[in-house]
Amino acid sequence: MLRHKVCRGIFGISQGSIATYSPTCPQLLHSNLAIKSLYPKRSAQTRQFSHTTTNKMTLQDPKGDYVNVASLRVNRGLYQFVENEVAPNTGVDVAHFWECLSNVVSKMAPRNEELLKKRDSLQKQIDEWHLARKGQEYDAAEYKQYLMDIGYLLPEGEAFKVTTSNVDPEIASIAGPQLVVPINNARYALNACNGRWQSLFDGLYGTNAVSETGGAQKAGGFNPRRALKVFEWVDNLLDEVMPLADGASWAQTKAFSVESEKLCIELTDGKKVAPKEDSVFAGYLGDAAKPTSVLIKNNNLHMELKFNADGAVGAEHHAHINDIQIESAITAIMDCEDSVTAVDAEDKVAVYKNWTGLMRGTLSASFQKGGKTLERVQNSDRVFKSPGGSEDVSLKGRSLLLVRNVGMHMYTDAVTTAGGDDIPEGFLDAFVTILAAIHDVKGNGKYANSVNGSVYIVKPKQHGPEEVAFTCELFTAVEQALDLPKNTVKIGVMDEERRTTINLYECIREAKERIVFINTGFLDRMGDEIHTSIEAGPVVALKNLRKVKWLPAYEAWNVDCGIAAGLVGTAQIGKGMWAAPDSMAEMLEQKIGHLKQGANTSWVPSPIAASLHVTHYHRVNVQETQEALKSRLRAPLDDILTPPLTDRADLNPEDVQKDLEAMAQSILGYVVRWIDMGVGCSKVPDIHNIGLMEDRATLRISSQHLANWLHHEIITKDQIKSAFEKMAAVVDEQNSSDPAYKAMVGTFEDNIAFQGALQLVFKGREVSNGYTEPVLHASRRKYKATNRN
Ligand SMILES: CC(=O)SCCNC(=O)CCNC(=O)[C@H](O)C(C)(C)COP(=O)(O)OP(=O)(O)OC[C@H]1O[C@@H](n2cnc3c(N)ncnc32)[C@H](O)[C@@H]1OP(=O)(O)O
Ligand SMILES: O=CC(=O)O
Ligand SMILES: [Mg+2]
Repeated sequence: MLRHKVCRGIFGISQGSIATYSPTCPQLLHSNLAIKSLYPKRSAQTRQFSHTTTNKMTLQDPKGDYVNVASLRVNRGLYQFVENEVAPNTGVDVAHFWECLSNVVSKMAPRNEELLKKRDSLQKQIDEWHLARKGQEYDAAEYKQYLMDIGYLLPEGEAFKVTTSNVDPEIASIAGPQLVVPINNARYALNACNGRWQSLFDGLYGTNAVSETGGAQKAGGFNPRRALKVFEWVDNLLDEVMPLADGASWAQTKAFSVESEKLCIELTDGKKVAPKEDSVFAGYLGDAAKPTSVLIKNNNLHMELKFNADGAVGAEHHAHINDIQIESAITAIMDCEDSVTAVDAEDKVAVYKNWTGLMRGTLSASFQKGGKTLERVQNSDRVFKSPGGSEDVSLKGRSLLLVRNVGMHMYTDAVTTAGGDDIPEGFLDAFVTILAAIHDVKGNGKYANSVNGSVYIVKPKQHGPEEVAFTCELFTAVEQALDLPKNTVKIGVMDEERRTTINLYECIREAKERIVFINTGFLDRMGDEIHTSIEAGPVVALKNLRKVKWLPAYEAWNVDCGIAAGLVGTAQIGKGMWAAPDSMAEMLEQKIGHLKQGANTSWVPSPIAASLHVTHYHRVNVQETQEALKSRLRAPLDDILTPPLTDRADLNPEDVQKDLEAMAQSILGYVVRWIDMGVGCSKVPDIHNIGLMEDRATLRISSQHLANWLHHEIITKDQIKSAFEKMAAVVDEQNSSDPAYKAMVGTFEDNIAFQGALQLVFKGREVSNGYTEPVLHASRRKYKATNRN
């Protein structure tokens, strides 16, 4: 095995990249361009791999084969993929496509670099301000003035409203869950697309949403007692959100029929009632006298009650409802960013392949489950009879798909300039993902994604209005190149960097013709918060991380800016991820808060979570909430600007050690799978064995947290190393049943993942904005290079 044999500098694919991380060259580290320089010109070393999976690498072309086209060098595998799988039937000539990308690179790449340099320069000035005031009381007014003076906090212009057009109803008028999925996993991506409809019974039965007390345990086959609890839960929900006339309860229902275009419900005592509101009844299937399905509707969201007295579940239900299919993931984000590992051309092709497959309706995934081979494809639409029985009611069977491109700080060698420089990866993402979406825009695909002919791109990690304007300029350039009408491409702006938050209204203005969402990506935002104020002092302990002043103010401010800019009725005001995929009871209790705060969508990690979270949108009328918030004063900026710091005396060593170990464990649990297996989003059991979703954003928080404590000498380097070694054993144990997993214990010095995890902390202060990609990408590339066989 070749593993661990290459150079000792843990990041090096080549000597060039080791130099980038040399501790003797810290100025290189604290540069957004460090990510770019991690990918040195390596035309002689670049390898092209097969595209079968991200984990299996077949060396196809040891010379690192590029096609020279326009003024670019395009990885041959990528070139062929675009030519053979993306471009056909789009009306776009391949040579023209690369020519246009080449022009955009020549014209816009220098500004991409300038914008990154500006991030570094502002950070440097903030660092200097804090250093100059070491030991002094924090002066909020002086700080704010300084941020204005250096152009970090910008003045706001006149009031305006967004004018985005051709927005699909899933975004403009249906409030509901937004699912996020790593696009490079076809099985999950298809599942997310089909997550539009889910079984509510399964969601409740299979999770902790319904307690196991009173003999209602999950284990050991179908449990009728548990089923009764599920029915009770659903009856209570329906009583609340779609009440029946005459004070009747859904718990009393016995049989359903359709009479004179209305739903007629027979109760257990023989009485007949209808829903209180006629509009609840939306359609049915089967005979009017004894439908097989009844479609009900509330707050623009549907549920299909499916009857079968002979079904295992239906036999137990008081009205023989065998299942309830609930409209769940109204939109889904296909993620090319923080939940995937895509470190080279091979990985990028895998990412683009799945998105193209979804846009063409050809994606399929075959996998083993429950001893069977299953084949998953996109679902068709659902068709019902109208209440009168004479017409069809057709409902989308799939979530509206958005695609998250990478941020501006990423560079790729999948395409380089003629001189061998890596190009901004976001440029490539925009060109390829939009080209693929033309299949949908032109109606070539098997299914319609956007019925209004829009392409939805989520842009992460932008810092302030200038960068948003830059992205919009990029989208305009792609539209022109691909002959798409102006503003076909819509933008979702992640509000996840501090400079975007505090200038959010101006960010929205820059995108006012194409914006379709703002979303509080509070995980990245927390990482950026810690990094930005690293010189100000030690950050609070873990238990207080969410109790800090800036966080609720940021959440409220985002809603306030969105409402003020006229997003209501046009775009989403979204809230962040529920990062505990197995804790559904807790999610049901807490995530309704997002709607009450004025959000019309919020992120969920799985289709099951979507099926439960959607019940919140049945309970809360978001339009009314947003209307009521229109008159509120904007949340205080001073609170948002307050750094999340604590007195070092408040950090007692025992608690610090516990936090250190908890963070070491989550970092290692995530990083080892990222580097060794190419898994970009993992469920990692925390110290209490609760599975938590970890992605690059949660990694950014933990690594920045520890980097801050190291910098302020709350913990030492040795202490960190010991904690990581101790926790490596825990992580090894947690993964011991996975045959593909390689243990870290016993290999610390040479283990790329282990060393990478440590460097995320040790270099956390220097790396621009606390991003994790430089270390992750270099480590993964090194792992791939050393484990190729
Ligand atoms: C800060 C941010 O940027 S957040 C955005 C990035 N994060 C994400 O995208 C989170 C996406 N979620 C996930 O990747 C996963 O849910 C994880 C990694 C958290 C957990 O994955 P697992 O441990 O495999 O989940 P688990 O075993 O509980 O469930 C697997 C089943 O759920 C499905 N599933 C889980 N997550 C998703 C998802 N996001 N989309 C679609 N299906 C999903 C799988 O398809 C699988 O079902 P199948 O066997 O029928 O195919
Ligand atoms: O992208 C989401 C986040 O929270 O970060
Ligand atoms: Mg993020």
